Amino acid sequence: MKSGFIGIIGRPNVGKSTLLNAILGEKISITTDKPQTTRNSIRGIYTRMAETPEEEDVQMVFIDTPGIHKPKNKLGSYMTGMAINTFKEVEVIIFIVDDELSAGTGDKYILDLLKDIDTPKILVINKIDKLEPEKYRRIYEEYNAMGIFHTIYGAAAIEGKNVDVILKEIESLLQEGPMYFPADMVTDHPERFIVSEIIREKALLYLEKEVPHGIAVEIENYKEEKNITKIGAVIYCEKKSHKGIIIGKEGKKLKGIGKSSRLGIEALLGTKVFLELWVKVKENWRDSDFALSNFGYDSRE
Ligand SMILES: Nc1nc2c(ncn2[C@@H]2O[C@H](COP(=O)(O)OP(=O)(O)OP(=O)(O)O)[C@@H](O)[C@H]2O)c(=O)[nH]1
Repeated sequence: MKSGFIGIIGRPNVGKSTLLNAILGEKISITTDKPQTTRNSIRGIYTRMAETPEEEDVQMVFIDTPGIHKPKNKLGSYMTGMAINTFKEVEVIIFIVDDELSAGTGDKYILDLLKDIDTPKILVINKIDKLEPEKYRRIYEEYNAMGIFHTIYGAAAIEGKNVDVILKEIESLLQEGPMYFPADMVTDHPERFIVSEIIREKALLYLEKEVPHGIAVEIENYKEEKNITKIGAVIYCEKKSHKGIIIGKEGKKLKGIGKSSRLGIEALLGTKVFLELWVKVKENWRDSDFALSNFGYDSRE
């Protein structure tokens, strides 16, 4: 299947939510209920399972980064820095505008940041339903001249206009990838799932093939505070001897897993992260409902 992360960026009120709703439509499985928080968040997940042999399964995880604006203080610079890291890690960036740069809207600042990021960028000129054609042309030419956008589309998100072509374009920019979320996942905390996947991935990297039956990760607590997200997670393994391997000599291995997980999670969430990890033995976790429902594993694993 094809999958990936898509960063959505644009000034307040340009129509980010409207575009996302149009994309997700009835497929919407996840939205966060926190308006204008200063952190990056997963706004929605679009999953389409192939209906014909020619089609491929697709999963797009949309992330927005409201923290990206001209920083007025240290925290602002920090947030912008995190947003930039996020943009380097996503597969596609969608930048939404609804006016000319000369209107002095602040888009220039975002553009300057985007210029240095290699991730493919799609520009969406939204609200074409109320833009004079002449003005649309000026916006288009102004941005086109910069030569940093993979493609530029006009759209009227509110009417769903051109949303299908934008989706196709995103799909064409995605690579083969895993299913990050179960297709029918319904949860208010998609971040938890992704966080557990990051820890699992880092642990497996550190462990190479030392723990033959793999591990499972469960997020035990997840608390968002002002500038930090506190996460406690348990790494489950099947045997007592595996526990020792995961912890490592003087706890070194677990420390390494913790550190690299924390960095990955910080880049995803755009906040500082305090991560606590425990290792527990749980025999036959692979057969339990707990594993299946918590981790979205399918029978092929
Ligand atoms: N005419 C027109 N209005 C639109 C269109 N898309 C969005 N809007 C309107 O623009 C306003 C802002 O849209 P939102 O989707 O909330 O914008 P946003 O970028 O998510 O805003 P923030 O959440 O503040 O960052 C709303 O009143 C929308 O109805 C469009 O294609 N045409």
